[in-house]
Amino acid sequence: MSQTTQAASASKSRFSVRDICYAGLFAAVIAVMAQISIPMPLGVPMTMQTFAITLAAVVLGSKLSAIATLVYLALGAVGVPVLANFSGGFDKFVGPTGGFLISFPLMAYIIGLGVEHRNAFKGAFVTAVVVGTLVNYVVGVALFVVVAHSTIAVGISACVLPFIPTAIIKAVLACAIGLNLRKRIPGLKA
Ligand SMILES: O=C(O)CCCC[C@@H]1SC[C@@H]2NC(=O)N[C@@H]21
Repeated sequence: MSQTTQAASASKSRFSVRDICYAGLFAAVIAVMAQISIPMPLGVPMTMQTFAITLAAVVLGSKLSAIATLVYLALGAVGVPVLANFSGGFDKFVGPTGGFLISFPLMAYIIGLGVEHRNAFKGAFVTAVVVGTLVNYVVGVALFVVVAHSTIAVGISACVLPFIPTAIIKAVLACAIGLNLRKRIPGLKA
């Protein structure tokens, strides 16, 4: 391949090697944070996954954080014990917490869009964090209700109510730390 062709294909490539390393690094961060997990009576554990996913989204932005999250889920799907409580395997995706898992990339993408367009209008960033988090909970409840053959009320009791206070704390912390990190990490737009 000539140098001109190589330069042209490099400039067309969406992600640099550095971007791919950041995505891998954040996939690892999510895997570690997933192990900070407290079992809950109705079967959905309290975990730090959403903290790590929000952090990844704020630091990396929409596309790269969605990729980091997809890499994390792919590892989990093939059986690497990166999901909550050192679990893994495809069956987790069709289990009671599968809805949370499958919505993680979309959650990351929405929050990442919010950080990229945070100056578009007042409240853009907060709106994206709220919408991304809501998507996570709506899909989480929906799959729980189907898999556990429960009512929506039981789904909300298992998947939403116990997590509201910590969800707010995790989101605020992840956004504060993430916005700070974003300014300091080379190659990321402040
Ligand atoms: O099995 C898994 O690895 C997924 C667990 C999902 C836990 C969800 S994520 C949103 C909500 N907040 C929590 O702390 N736990 C639940």
